[in-house]
Amino acid sequence: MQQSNLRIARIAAHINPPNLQMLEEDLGLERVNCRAKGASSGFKVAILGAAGGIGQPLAMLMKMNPLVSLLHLYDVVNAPGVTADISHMDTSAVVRGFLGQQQLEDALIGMDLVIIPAGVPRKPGMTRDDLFNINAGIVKTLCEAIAKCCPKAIVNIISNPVNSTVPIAAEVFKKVGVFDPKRVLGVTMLDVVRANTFVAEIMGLDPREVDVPVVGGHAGVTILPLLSQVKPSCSFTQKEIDYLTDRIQNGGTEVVEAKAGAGSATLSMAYAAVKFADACLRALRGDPAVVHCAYVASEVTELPFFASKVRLGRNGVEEIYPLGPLNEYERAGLEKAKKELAGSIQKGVSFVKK
Ligand SMILES: NC(=O)C1=CN([C@@H]2O[C@H](COP(=O)(O)OP(=O)(O)OC[C@H]3O[C@@H](n4cnc5c(N)ncnc54)[C@H](O)[C@@H]3O)[C@@H](O)[C@H]2O)C=CC1
Ligand SMILES: O=C([O-])CC(=O)C(=O)O
Repeated sequence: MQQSNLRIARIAAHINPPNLQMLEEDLGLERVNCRAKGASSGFKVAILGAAGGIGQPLAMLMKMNPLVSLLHLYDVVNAPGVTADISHMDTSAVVRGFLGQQQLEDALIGMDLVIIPAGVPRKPGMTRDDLFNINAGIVKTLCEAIAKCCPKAIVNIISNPVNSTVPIAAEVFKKVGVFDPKRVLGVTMLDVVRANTFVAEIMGLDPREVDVPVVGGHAGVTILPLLSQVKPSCSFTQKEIDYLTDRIQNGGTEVVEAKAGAGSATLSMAYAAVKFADACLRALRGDPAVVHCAYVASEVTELPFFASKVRLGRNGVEEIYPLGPLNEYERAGLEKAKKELAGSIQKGVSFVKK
């Protein structure tokens, strides 16, 4: 095979598996074959929306994760370029790209973990709910394919509005009888990451040592930081509580405004998504005591979905922790959060049931 053809074949090999097989046949390379099968032990992870603002740094960070043996990058645009780029990193995960709806199923077959950052982001002046009309349909389509191709995969949903897209995913899975509430998780890790950072800032602590539980959901008042339960134990003035609660609830808007029309949080979100995905993979491996906040099907309140601390295990969510003792300020916040969440959940459910 001529050098230029070989180069083209290599690029094509990153786009879809049949071409990778062609490359193996043409070159007769045992080695290519081994790598293509994801021979190293580890987990198979797909990112849907991998060419986007979150998708690209998320893909890069997952390629660096030693727990990942095979990384599938799917998008409706630019997947081949991102895949070719990331595949040159000398880390062990094998990377394959998948472009467009006709390759979605190939992207999903055999996956252990599917991460979804597909969809449009906010511009200044918009709420997350303003994204519903576009993103609801995207998440529905992607989840229909997951239900068909890898119904046992753990699904991490990043696409906004998370308060509605997680119920959408659940309804899609229910419709075809494969809903497992342990396996569908809305990613609220960025709220925790922000809360840890902002608390550390005002208390003069190392953010890596701070743990703030953030419960409820992922939009405005539904984001409820439990500052009375911060570890290490901190005592805040009422002024500090007001400042921190407001900043944590509006952290996303702070970034949207600073980016002034160029999108919302991408880099901190990719960091948070990887922190969460890594926790899911460690739990799948059997590590004990993997506990994080996530937005899941829950009985912690009267609502069918709620974010709180969950223990992750080999099957996804193994245990959902109660909210713990709340002070009066937090109890009032909880009531506000539940009111808004109820509407967002119903909107998601109705979208699929209509
Ligand atoms: N859960 C959270 O804490 C956060 C959620 N987000 C949300 O994440 C989503 C993505 O944000 P960005 O990456 O900044 O947006 P972006 O526009 O930069 O990237 C989105 C990607 O999704 C792709 N896409 C669109 N339709 C698709 C489909 N049907 N299938 C597969 N891919 C598709 C686009 O081609 C694009 O590459 C937004 O909905 C945003 O609001 C953003 C930050 C934090
Ligand atoms: O604010 C947004 O639109 C994106 C997001 O969810 C966040 O940064 O928390």
